[in-house]
Amino acid sequence: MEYLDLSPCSTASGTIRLPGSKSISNRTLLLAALAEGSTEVRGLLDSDDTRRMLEALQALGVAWEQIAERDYRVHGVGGAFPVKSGELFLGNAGTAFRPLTAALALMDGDYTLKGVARMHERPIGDLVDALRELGAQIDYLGQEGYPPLRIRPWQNQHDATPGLRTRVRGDVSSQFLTALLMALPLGGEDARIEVVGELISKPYIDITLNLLRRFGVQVERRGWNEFQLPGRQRYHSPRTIHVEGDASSASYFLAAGAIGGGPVRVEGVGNHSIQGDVKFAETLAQMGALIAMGEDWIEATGPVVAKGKKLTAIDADLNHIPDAAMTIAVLALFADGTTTIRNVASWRVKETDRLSAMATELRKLGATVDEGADYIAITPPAALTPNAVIDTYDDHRMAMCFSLVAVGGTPIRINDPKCVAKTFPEYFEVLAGVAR
Ligand SMILES: O=C(O)C1=C[C@@H](OP(=O)(O)O)[C@@H](O)[C@H](O)C1
Ligand SMILES: C=C(OP(=O)(O)O)C(=O)O
Repeated sequence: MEYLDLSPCSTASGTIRLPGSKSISNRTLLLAALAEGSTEVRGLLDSDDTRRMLEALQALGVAWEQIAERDYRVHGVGGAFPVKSGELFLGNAGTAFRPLTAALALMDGDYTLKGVARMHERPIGDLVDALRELGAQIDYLGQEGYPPLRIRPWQNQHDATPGLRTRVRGDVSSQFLTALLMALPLGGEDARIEVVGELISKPYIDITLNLLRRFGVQVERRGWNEFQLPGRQRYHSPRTIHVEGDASSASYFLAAGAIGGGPVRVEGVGNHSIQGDVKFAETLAQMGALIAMGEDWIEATGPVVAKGKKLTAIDADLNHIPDAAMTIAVLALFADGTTTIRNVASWRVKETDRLSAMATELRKLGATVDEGADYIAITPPAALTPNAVIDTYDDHRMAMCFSLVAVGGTPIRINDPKCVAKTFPEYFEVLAGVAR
């Protein structure tokens, strides 16, 4: 097993430029591929998840080229992929698997969609059910409700009731609704989606609606339970899209500033961001950090916890920032009491069972952890256990957030550090630039 030993740091300060947002990158690539005309995508994230999307689009006959280090030109196919059959490997990229499933299900080809072993344990049944209501022909090739999938040509019924009507559950992953919203213009008719159950991770739907709008697709939202798309909409290339920096990736550096004195400034996201994870900064402020924010940057300053200073423990519902909430779980080690993170049941079906993984690894540092069905409560020990060996479960966020233990002054070993490649291949080098 490869590992990385991180030495204790005494301070963290400096400025970093963030890699592109995963959520915006993969949505933009798919919408640009489906659009009429070509789109220049500037600042695309270069990581496993975006590679899987780029490869899949290429396999489907979409032409794209890299025009600069982070800039791509995607030649849209105007709503129908030229390649009508094939097998796509989508790794563990939820933002590739779910939206491509919906788009391909409303086309006339025959496709097999696979991923890594963990992707085959991540639920997709709610999305498949919603697509089947529209006449999609989807078969499970393994376990019912999970990838891999076989998708055959859409049989749009055009029955008595005109228009496309479907329902989708919103309480397992918001990516199912995102996938439907992005694919439904392919149907050509007016469409309505009813969301059943409480929708989780709502800010990701805002990202979807924002990008659809930029590609010329209007969606009417009634609360969070009903979404309507007028008929005969097409995806029109906006010519250029600038991908913001990744707000979830920003959380590790802002956290470093909050426990290592700071200031640490991240560039690429700010108060103009369309990503919900910028709200991480508010939670960090509740824990005692000082936050400053501009249009395109955020800066965090805080106590040097290595010198015995503490953050403020919080009890918070973090359903709106499920990814950055993992960073809060590790910051809880530096707080003055028990920190409780609520309403994060979705952690169980992500890259790993994150509630269980988080509890197991925090205990290795001496924390007392109460792991519930949808919450985690963390009480730090008097002193963190040095040189804990942290397993990362092939979960990039486990590796990234536990590196903060070293920023807080305690040496730590991170097993399989390369798993950060899912969203941030150069993470540890960038961290070394600010944490000393
Ligand atoms: O739509 C998106 O880009 C994402 C939605 C969230 O997933 P859930 O909706 O499953 O919580 C988030 O955790 C994931 O990293 C990205
Ligand atoms: C949940 C995540 O990824 P995915 O897009 O694969 O769902 C994540 O990046 O934390």
